[in-house]
Amino acid sequence: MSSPKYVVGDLFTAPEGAILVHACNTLGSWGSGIALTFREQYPEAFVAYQAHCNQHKLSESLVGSCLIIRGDYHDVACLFTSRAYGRRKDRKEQILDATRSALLDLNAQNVEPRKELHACRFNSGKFGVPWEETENILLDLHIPITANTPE
Ligand SMILES: Nc1ncnc2c1ncn2[C@@H]1O[C@H](COP(=O)(O)OP(=O)(O)OC[C@H]2O[C@H](OP(=O)(O)O)[C@H](O)[C@@H]2O)[C@@H](O)[C@H]1O
Repeated sequence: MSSPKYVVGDLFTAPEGAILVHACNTLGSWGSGIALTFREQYPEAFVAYQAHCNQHKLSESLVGSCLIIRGDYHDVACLFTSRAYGRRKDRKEQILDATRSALLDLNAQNVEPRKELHACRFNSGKFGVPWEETENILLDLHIPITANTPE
């Protein structure tokens, strides 16, 4: 059984070739939290994420899916775990359902040669879901992932 491996430090120091995983809303905003750092570090990934959201605007197809954006050094995986953000974010149960489905989508897209997955403790900040509840889904799905805890 593969359980998340934990490392302390900045997610962006993950090795070259890794896929960096974080949680996103479907409205095309990386306005705060680690998403804002993604926007600053990988502005081209933000443009791709926003275009993808605009393309699927008002459809229900994004929530529970995963968009992998290829990059030169890191790829970025956007797990669409909530429709909206802030006070309009989805309820915890909806976020957890979408997380399960988005992780399955990520896993299905990460085919040979499989890349290493490195994540923040997604959902546990702005989305307000205790990390242990997201971690339980990772354990259940046996998805090998390295989770970064900030110092
Ligand atoms: N450099 C770093 N390395 C490693 N870990 C780092 C780190 N920086 C922060 N963390 C940790 O990363 C976890 C997630 O915490 P976050 O609050 O960011 O994300 P979340 O997944 O709960 O929520 C997503 C919504 O937040 C955004 O903001 P907007 O909606 O745009 O306003 C999005 O767009 C979504 O919608 C927390 O454990 C932080 O300690």
